[in-house]
Amino acid sequence: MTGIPHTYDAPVHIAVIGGTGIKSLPGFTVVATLKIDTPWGSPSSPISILHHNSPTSGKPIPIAFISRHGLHHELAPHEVKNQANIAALRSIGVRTIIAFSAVGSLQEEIRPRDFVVPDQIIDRTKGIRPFTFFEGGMVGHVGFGDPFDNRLGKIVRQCGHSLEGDGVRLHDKGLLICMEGPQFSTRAESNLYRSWGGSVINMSALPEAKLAKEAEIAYQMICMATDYDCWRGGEEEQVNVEMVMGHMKANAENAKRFVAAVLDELSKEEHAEQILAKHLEFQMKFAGSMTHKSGRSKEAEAKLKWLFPGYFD
Ligand SMILES: CSC[C@H]1O[C@H](OP(=O)(O)O)[C@H](O)[C@@H]1O
Ligand SMILES: Nc1ncnc2[nH]cnc12
Repeated sequence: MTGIPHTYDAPVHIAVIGGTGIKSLPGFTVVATLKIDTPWGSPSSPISILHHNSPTSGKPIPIAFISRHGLHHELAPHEVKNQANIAALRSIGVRTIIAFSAVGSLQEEIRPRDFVVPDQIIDRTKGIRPFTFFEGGMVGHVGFGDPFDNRLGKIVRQCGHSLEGDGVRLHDKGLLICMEGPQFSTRAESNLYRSWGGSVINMSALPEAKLAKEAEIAYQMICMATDYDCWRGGEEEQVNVEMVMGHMKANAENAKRFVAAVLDELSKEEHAEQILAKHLEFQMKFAGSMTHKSGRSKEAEAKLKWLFPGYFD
């Protein structure tokens, strides 16, 4: 990437995390590529800073973009650098994340290529992924009753609805099952999740959403259904990578239009407070201060001070 600077001087408040089939956001001007080292290592990919013109002020708004599985999809779901991704984004000023995910549908009415803006998650990961910033000598607990940010979700849903009828079908709510993978589910598991009321299934929402919550970042995932997992039909209908990639590719234009519509909306001045997630600011200053200074491990304290400058002095 010759000629593109590796620094960007202004804070960046909005980020997009791209998933399967979305390794970049074409149509936006790349103004910088950042390689950020965090106490949790390097992110899944360099962070691209894109310029997006605000529809109201006409001014360029910077957007950060990370490719969750790496630039070449080399990271399996359990290998995604979730802590580094979220820490690096927070360090450049990000307080709003729109995350994109290819999901299996657990309900007949959610058809392949439909979009779902989920409002709940059930954790079926197996505890093998690093899932918190608060460990190793500093304890913190954050509420996770609403895993997605309700205010951001409302904006995302409105944008999705504005595209409806134009090749976009949107389901306003949904229970997302996040499984461990990388193997897909057994039919018994798929039916179990359906009996729990699951709408869609992926392998990526967690711990991404938990870490975003700990980092005081408003987070909403946009899901696109690519298959009916394995609960419906015969063997030939079962999910496979070809099926997922086929639907992702065929509907990539709509996925990118959806993301662009959300970025357009978030770039309006009326959302200035929202994109800074002012309603979440300072919650970890208290929630992360459980461990008395005298009992903190120096290493944990140093890492958390990097993530939250001024919180734990
Ligand atoms: C390629 S199918 C399984 C894979 O697809 C989803 O990826 P992402 O959420 O990053 O779009 C799912 O979570 C799995 O990682
Ligand atoms: N059926 C499925 N299960 C888990 N993750 C997926 N991503 C896309 N389809 C999926």
